[in-house]
Order: sequence, then structure tokens, then C-alpha cells
Amino acid sequence: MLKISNVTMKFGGVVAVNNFTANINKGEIVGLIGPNGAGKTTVFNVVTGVYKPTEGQVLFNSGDEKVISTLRPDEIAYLGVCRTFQNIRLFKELSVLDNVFIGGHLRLKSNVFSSILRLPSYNREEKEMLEKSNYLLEKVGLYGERNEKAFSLPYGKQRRLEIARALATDPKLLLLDEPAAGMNPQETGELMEFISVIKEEFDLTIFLIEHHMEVVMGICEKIYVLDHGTLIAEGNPEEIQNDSKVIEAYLGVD
Ligand SMILES: Nc1ncnc2c1ncn2[C@@H]1O[C@H](COP(=O)(O)OP(=O)(O)OP(=O)(O)O)[C@@H](O)[C@H]1O
Repeated sequence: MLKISNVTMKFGGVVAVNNFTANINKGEIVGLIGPNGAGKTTVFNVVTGVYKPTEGQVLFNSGDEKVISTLRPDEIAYLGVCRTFQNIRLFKELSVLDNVFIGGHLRLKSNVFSSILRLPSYNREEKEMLEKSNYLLEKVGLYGERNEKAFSLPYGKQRRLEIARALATDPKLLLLDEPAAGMNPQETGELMEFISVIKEEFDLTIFLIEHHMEVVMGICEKIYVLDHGTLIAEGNPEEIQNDSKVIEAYLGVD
């Protein structure tokens, strides 16, 4: 579904990602790990079109394979690639429901005129989007809080709301940047369960960056390990946990 092919990303003299290749198949949960500054978020930024790679390309297949590394972020999102961020980026003053509702606007077919004139087609789409937003909130266990302001939710719920907003865009590939950051062990356990449930329910493929090793080892089928921008290992959780280069660069010092 996603092919990252020999991607290099340089910022001036800094080589943030160096000749990185990865393959993610439909339906997989794949992890990307490595020490701070290893280049993980940069990989996500290249996949989502925030940065154009200095070298290499990214291909995405949602029916037919396309090079997406030449596209704009909104074009990539429209194809079905959506993400959450390391630092939660909600519309804090808006309600929980509105946060999800806004996410769904990517898929609205109505144009600005039909929305201003409130044509029947727009009203119908808006009603459907509202129903879908409520459905998603039920699925992520936030329906009861739909009228609360986003900032009033505890941390773990804000993360789930961010994921619900991403789901409103109908993603095929969901990129999660440190979804368990700042969570306590109980919230982390719930998050793992939650990720597995939404993957099945929404037929998702998931690519995630995470420092909590119990999450990565617990739910990922395949893991890529970056160090100083370079891939030092790839494999299943057991292979990664026993890889001497990974232990030296990352796991051993955690
Ligand atoms: N826009 C940018 N301009 C200059 N340098 C950047 C930029 N973005 C990232 N870098 C550099 O690229 C390197 C990789 O950063 P990146 O944020 O991708 O690492 P990371 O693995 O996600 O780290 P962390 O686990 O701390 O989030 C770092 O040296 C960082 O300073």
C-alpha cells in the first residue's frame, strides 16, 4: 500500500533521513522507532507531503499505484493518507463534535456557493457528516462528551479525539505520531486495544511512531528502526528486540 523508496531528506547540511526504504502492506500495523532526532517525524512529513524528499520517492496504492511525493498535503490526504501529530493539534476552543465534523470536510462535495446558499445538496451532506461524526465519537468512546470543549478533555481522550478527527477523513492509511506520548500505563493499555479495534472496524493500515516499547512490540507486525536518519534494522518484534545494533543504539539505553 505504501512504498517509501530510497528517500533522503536534507535540511541544509543536516541529513535527517538517509536513503530510507520501507514497505507497508494493506492491513498491517507497522512501527517506526529510533532515538530522538533519528528522523522518524521527518519520514511522516515526507509521506504526508509536508516536505518534498531531496531524493527518492513515495508511492501509495489505493486501487492504482501513484507517486505521491510530488503531491500537495491536501492531495495526499484526499487519496486516503491521514495523520495525527506528536503534539496534540485539536481546535481546543471548539466542541468535541465540531473537531470531528471539521475533519470530515475534506470529503464534502458541495462547493462554497451551495454552502452559502444552503442548497439541499449541502444540507444533506452536512446532515450525513453530522451523523458520521456522532458515529465516530461513539466508536472512540467520546459520544457522551460531544458538547464539551476539546481542551477540557483529559489527555488520553484528546488523543482519541485526534484519531476520531483523522477517521472522519476516511483514511486508508493512518499515521500516528507517538499516540501514547504522555499516557499512563492504563491509558497506554487502552490505546493499544483501541488501535486494534479501529483498525478492524475501519479497514485501516497503520504506520506509527512510538517510544513506548510495550505498544510497539505489542501491536506492530513489522518494525523499522532508524538511527541518525539511517535504517539500522527491520523485522518483527522478536527480531528487533534481539538485534544487537538496535539494542546498542536504542533499546539498551532506554
Ligand atoms: N525543518 C527542519 N529544518 C532543519 N532540520 C530539521 C527539520 N526537521 C527536522 N530536522 C532535523 O532532522 C533530524 C531528524 O528530526 P526528526 O524530528 O525527524 O526526528 P525524530 O526521530 O522524529 O525525533 P523525536 O523522537 O525527538 O521526535 C534532527 O536532527 C532535526 O533537528
